[in-house]
Order: sequence, then C-alpha cells, then structure tokens
Amino acid sequence: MIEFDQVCKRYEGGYEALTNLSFHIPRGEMRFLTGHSGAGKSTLLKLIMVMERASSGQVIVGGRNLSSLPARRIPEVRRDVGVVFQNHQLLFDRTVYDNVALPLIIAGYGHRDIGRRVRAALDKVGLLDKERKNPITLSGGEQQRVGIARAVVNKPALLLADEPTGNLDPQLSAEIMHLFEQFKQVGVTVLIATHDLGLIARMPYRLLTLRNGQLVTRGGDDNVPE
Ligand SMILES: Nc1ncnc2c1ncn2[C@@H]1O[C@H](COP(=O)(O)OP(=O)(O)OP(=O)(O)O)[C@@H](O)[C@H]1O
Repeated sequence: MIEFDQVCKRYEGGYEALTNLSFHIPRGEMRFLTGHSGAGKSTLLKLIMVMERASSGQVIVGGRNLSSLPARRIPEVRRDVGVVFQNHQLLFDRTVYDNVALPLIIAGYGHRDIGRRVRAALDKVGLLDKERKNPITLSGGEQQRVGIARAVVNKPALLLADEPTGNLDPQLSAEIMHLFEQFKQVGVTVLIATHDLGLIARMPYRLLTLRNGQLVTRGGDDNVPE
C-alpha cells in the first residue's frame, strides 16, 4: 500500500530531512512512526499526502508512483488518504455534522449521500448524538473523534495520523488508538506518527523509527532485521 524506495527529501536551502528511506507497509496493516523532534516524521507523512515531493527515489501509494505523478492527479490520490492532526483543525463556526461533511462537499457528493455517510462516520466514532453541536462545546477526546470521523468519511484506503493523541490523557489516548484499530480491522492501512512511546509499547504493531532522517527500524513485511 505504501512503498518507499531509496527516498531522499532535501528542502530548499539544502537541508536533507530524509535520507535513503526504503520500507513497505502492506495493505490493511497498522504501523507507528516514531523518532525525536525534527527526525522527519511529518516530512514522511507529507510525501505520502503529496504535500511535498521526494528529491530522489520512489514513493508508491496505492499503486500510484507519486514521484512521477502529474499535479492534476494529486486530488485523486488525496481522496484515498484520510488525515488526522493533533490539533484536529476543526471549524468552530460550524456544527459537528458540517465539519465531517466538508470533504464530501468538496468532492461533490449529493445531499442525501452526504447525510448517510456523515451519520455512518459519526456512528463509528460514537458521536451520533452530537451532530448538531458546535465542536467547541465538546471535550478534547470528542473533538479528536470528530477529526477522525472527518478523516474516514470518504472511506479512504489509507489513514494517516500526526500525533493524534498529543493533547489527550492516557485513557482517552487508548480509546483513540482503539478506534484506529477498528479501521485496521476493516482493511484500512493505518500509519500513526507519535512520540507516545508508553502507549505504543502496549500495542502489538511494528514501528518505523526515524533518527536524523534515517530509518533505524522498519516495520514492513520485508526481511530486514528490526
Ligand atoms: N519546509 C521546510 N523547509 C526547510 N526545512 C524543513 C521544512 N520542513 C521541515 N524542515 C526541517 O526538516 C526536519 C524534519 O522536520 P519534520 O517536521 O519532518 O520533523 P518531525 O519528526 O515531524 O518533528 P516533530 O516531531 O517536532 O514534529 C527539521 O529539521 C525541519 O526543520
């Protein structure tokens, strides 16, 4: 589902954020991406979302080679990727329903289809009864679940999360992780960047660990020693 082959990312100015990265995450697997601040985690996620392009090497997501993808085909890739952020980036002047509906409105879905899909996504994250609320009135854990509903409302094959439990206490963090596991169980590929080593130590998933832009453990299905 995600394949990196000898990927380097050099930013303008010459800083090399990722060096010679090769790994493979098969479809339907869940992985954690860890590493110190500045190790390159967000850069790696941005390459998958095509917010940045590799300086060299190949990034292949869902069978599409992103290194040679023309710009006009970027929306097609993004439709297949749901993204959850630490600060969830919700709109506080809209209801929960409207926040979750946003990706579907942008994608041009019809009114009835939007209603059905938004309610299905809110049901999955346990917030069906909050659809008319403004997200500002919800707790931090609930707001993060709205962010997750918005990320999955399009039924993406791939779910990326950048520090999704950063502001949450251990109990709420565990609940959010449990939600990600439920998506994995229905075949979604899940990649979660996190500093929360305590949390991931309790979960049976392999790690991709970055140090200064290089992979020091890789969680693919390859035969490279961990
Ligand atoms: N647009 C940019 N231009 C130049 N350098 C950048 C850019 N974005 C990131 N960097 C640099 O690349 C390195 C990796 O940054 P990145 O944000 O990927 O790290 P990270 O592991 O996600 O860190 P954190 O955990 O603090 O979010 C850092 O040294 C950062 O300063």
